[in-house]
Amino acid sequence: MFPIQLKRLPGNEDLPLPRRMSEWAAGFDLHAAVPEPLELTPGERALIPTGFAMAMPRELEAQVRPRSGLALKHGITCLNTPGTIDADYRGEVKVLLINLGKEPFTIERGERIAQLVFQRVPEVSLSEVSELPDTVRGIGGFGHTGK
Ligand SMILES: O=c1ccn([C@H]2C[C@H](O)[C@@H](COP(=O)(O)OP(=O)(O)OP(=O)(O)O)O2)c(=O)[nH]1
Ligand SMILES: [Mg+2]
Repeated sequence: MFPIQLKRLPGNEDLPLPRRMSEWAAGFDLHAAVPEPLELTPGERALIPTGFAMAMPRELEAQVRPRSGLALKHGITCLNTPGTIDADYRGEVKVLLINLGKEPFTIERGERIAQLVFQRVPEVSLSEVSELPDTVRGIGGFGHTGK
């Protein structure tokens, strides 16, 4: 069990902190900390505050992922999905939403706009080499196996 510290930012006492909406949900829903309703016109994007900052163990990252319901019903998604929250980031968690739908969409204060999913980040070491180990695939990619 990894400890995650959440710090509510001033002026957001009315908002829930990220929470699971079912017992085994992978995602903790994020609430919009917009001071007033914010309209996103079709094609428009906006960086939405969530009203909290966090600290987690260095072996973790948190991914900011879209909510499928908002995407299906309104075309609202995260532009940079999945967003990456680094373990050493202490700023406010924010959500970069874009309206890919055909209608304007209004984000209300407190609305659940995205979800946080925690992941373990493997420790790696990068090194430069002159030759890579051979594989059957080789350099084939981008659909080289057919449609
Ligand atoms: O959806 C997101 C993505 C990022 N961040 C914050 C946390 C993350 O640790 C930081 C930097 O994100 P990223 O590394 O994706 O952006 P960058 O363009 O590389 O910025 P930087 O140079 O600050 O790393 O911004 C968010 O709050 N929400
Ligand atoms: Mg970065």
